[in-house]
Amino acid sequence: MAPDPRVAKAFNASRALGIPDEEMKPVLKYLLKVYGGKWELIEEDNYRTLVDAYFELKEDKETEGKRKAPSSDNDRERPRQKLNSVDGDEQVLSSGKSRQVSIKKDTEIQGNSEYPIDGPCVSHIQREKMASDHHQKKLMTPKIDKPLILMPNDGVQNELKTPRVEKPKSLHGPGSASHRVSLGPPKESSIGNVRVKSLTTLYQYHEKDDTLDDQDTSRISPKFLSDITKGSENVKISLLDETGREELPKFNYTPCNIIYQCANVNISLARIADQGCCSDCSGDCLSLPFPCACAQETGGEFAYTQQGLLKEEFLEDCISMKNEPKDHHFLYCQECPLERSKNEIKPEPCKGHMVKKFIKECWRKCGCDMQCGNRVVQRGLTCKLQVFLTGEGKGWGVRALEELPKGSYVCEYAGEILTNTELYERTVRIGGNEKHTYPVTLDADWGSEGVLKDEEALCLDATFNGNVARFINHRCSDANLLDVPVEVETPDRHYYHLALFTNRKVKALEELTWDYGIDFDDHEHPIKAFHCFCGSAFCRDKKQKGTR
Ligand SMILES: C[S@@+](CC[C@H](N)C(=O)[O-])C[C@H]1O[C@@H](n2cnc3c(N)ncnc32)[C@H](O)[C@@H]1O
Repeated sequence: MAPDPRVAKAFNASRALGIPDEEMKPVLKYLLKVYGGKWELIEEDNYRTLVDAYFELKEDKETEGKRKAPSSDNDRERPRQKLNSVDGDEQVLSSGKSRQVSIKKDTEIQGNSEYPIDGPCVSHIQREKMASDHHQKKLMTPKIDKPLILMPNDGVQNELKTPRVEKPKSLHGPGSASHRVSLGPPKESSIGNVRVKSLTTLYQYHEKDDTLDDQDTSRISPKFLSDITKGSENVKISLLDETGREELPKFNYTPCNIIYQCANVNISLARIADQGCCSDCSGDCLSLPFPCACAQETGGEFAYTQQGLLKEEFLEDCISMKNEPKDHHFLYCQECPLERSKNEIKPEPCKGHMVKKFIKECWRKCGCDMQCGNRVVQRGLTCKLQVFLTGEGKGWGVRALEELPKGSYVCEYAGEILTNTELYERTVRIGGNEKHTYPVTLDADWGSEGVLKDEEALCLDATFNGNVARFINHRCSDANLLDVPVEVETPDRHYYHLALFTNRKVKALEELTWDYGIDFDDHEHPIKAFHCFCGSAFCRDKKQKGTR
């Protein structure tokens, strides 16, 4: 059969980077499957996604290989199922640790192939991470020359990557000696807890003349980090700055919340009442004929489907509460901690806090497995995400590298747990010098009790310690993510997890956004609102509306 011209072109591009066809073939099949046969997504930017995927999967395989060094003949069989193993009939390409896609080895790649996409499946990895571990780590990425690649300082020599097929860009950038591409030995140095490798050994492929050029200084090499999580999540999260010009974000990646100092987060088994858990359950609570006690919070029905998605009905209720808030959707504090932080002596009356529907997940006192369908947020990330430079005045943003069905769990907003007063003090201290990542108030239950003590009025700040959610930008009203409060380890509603789910189907490479609920007219708020560039027709930032 004559080779598909689109396949041939893809191989041409990758061959120019020294990647053999037989290594690129399974990656191409994999991407076609993930993108539902949409070639445009693969061809975009001169096959950038394809080349990225190749290097990522290669690195995954190498890391996996090092972790599971074969010790017996039986073990030696296993690597046959991985990428680049060309002997087996089937190859399993893993996109993250929790999803696997099987691909028949010798299937011809068809230009218009439509592959089914696996739904999110269950990760078997239990996340038990001590917050204190993360407290010790240093902030990542101090100032460094570019272009460069950062590698975890784990003693494993990562391969240099992302010699991208670059179209000449109008960006003439620094165009300085530091951007020259030469064939000299790699220069390496250590900064903080990451090793830095200069990209001076990278070849650049010039489309115009099909040659490898070691002299051209007019191009800017993109910056690419293969995993900003430093291995702390179930899946890697890459970072890409196509311009190569942006300073890398300075923060410490922490996959879960961590108490800063004074917050009162009381996690103890004794506080979970017997009727508030399902100690008699076993296996998967979702497969029970009658939902267990943990479903009581959500009206006797679990909020998740067997596929790990948020149920349509639950999602629609949350969306309508957010879009059409009615009077009974608000609670008012006797004395509002937010107002108290603005004026302690004479706080203004509470402006109201939106009531939200909570999810309660099974937890330690429950008898079910870690794979129970009512444990989604606590098992951590499963979606393939990338932090990228938006280029729209919003700085970094997050996008999905695969299509996400409606109701998919994306991530939680993780950061330091601060009291409102601590947040206020921090804001005053750092003033306008530091870009703030906009903290989140955990106020879904404020107003339901008496006067909240300061150490019970909490918020999450991901400025210095946070997870991938710290890069998710705001969009007024029609964002594609929805925040849902999730009770996991404490029945106490002062503290909960803030989980982000897709509120509709999200296309691969679409930016993920979330409505922070900012009141752009509240000039008294301790954190000054930014000028919104969300681009939504429903943008609430009136100043921006005028200028757009
Ligand atoms: C949670 S962070 C998001 C990541 C951020 N863009 C970055 O580069 O680190 C929130 C900050 O991003 C910026 N931002 C988020 N959404 C925005 C929007 N719609 N318009 C303008 N800036 C936005 C603001 O500076 C805001 O304080």
